[in-house]
Amino acid sequence: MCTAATYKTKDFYFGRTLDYEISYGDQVVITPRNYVFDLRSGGQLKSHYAMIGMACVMQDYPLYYDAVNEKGLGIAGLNFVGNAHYNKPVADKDNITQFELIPWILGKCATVKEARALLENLNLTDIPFMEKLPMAQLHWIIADKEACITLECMESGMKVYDNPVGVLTNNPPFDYQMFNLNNYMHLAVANHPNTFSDELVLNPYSRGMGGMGLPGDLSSQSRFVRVSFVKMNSLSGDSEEESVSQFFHILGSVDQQRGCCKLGEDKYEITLYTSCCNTDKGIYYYNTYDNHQISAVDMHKEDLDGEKLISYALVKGEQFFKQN
Ligand SMILES: C[C@H](CCC(=O)NCCS(=O)(=O)O)[C@H]1CC[C@H]2[C@@H]3CC[C@@H]4C[C@H](O)CC[C@]4(C)[C@H]3C[C@H](O)[C@]12C
Repeated sequence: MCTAATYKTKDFYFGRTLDYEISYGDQVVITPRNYVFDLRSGGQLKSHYAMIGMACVMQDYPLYYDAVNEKGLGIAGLNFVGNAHYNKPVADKDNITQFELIPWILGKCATVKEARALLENLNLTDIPFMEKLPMAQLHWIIADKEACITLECMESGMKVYDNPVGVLTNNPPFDYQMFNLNNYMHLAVANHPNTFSDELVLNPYSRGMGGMGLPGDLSSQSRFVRVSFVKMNSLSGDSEEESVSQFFHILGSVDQQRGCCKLGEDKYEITLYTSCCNTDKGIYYYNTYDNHQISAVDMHKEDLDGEKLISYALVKGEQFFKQN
């Protein structure tokens, strides 16, 4: 399971949690403008926009999970197991395999509007990166400061939805997730008066009772509702510190603690990392399950005209600030 969210203050922020039981060797990876992507169905992507995000690098190739480009466009891939459906290559379409989607969109598009236009001719294909690496089954959230969309390729075809909440989790398909929010329209951030019955004296004995009924479990449908409620009602100052801090609090509402989501004997899903990218400044902030301190990598401190990937290993282990 994973959760992605967007947040706007003075700048625009885009990030996600990645929940899983094992790490693939995640790193913060910057792809400069002149790194050449050899596309699987032919052609190359070179002289593209630079991008920064979380990826594992295999055979000198950045397999991005989420990334943002220098123009402020962001995209994240989240599990969509059982619903994702990729195709065989066909003539007269842009045949892009699933692991190429993030660099292809971020390399070419400056905005969601441009991404939408590019998607019109997309045929998302099922060519694996390597035989031994099982193909991820994903759907994607694509956002900039003006707009947000969800991309789902299913057996019934490719769907591009407007995403007015700016969040994404996993199953079920996005239209179901949005419809399900109808069930929670009574939720409020302030306490309600008693509408249960005039004949009973019922008291709001605690703060926060307007949100009673907000699902608290870790299922993807419940996380979608919870993070939507938290995000839509979130307030913060608009400085960098206040915005980034608030963003981590939003995704903190769907954090997964070790022990609470059992997958098998001694196997538990946890939030491996949480990211928050300032898409205007190209700064990628993250923390990990074992290191709550926020670390940051700024793409503009690197030579973005280069040809080689630039990788930063994640900072590991809690960093205690000892006050005495
Ligand atoms: C595991 C993650 C989703 C986490 C999640 O949601 N876990 C809950 C399961 S559930 O929702 O409860 O079912 C996903 C998200 C992005 C993925 C990578 C995308 C690039 C590349 C694509 C290739 O094809 C395969 C290898 C590859 C490195 C992928 C590995 C893995 O698949 C990643 C990390």
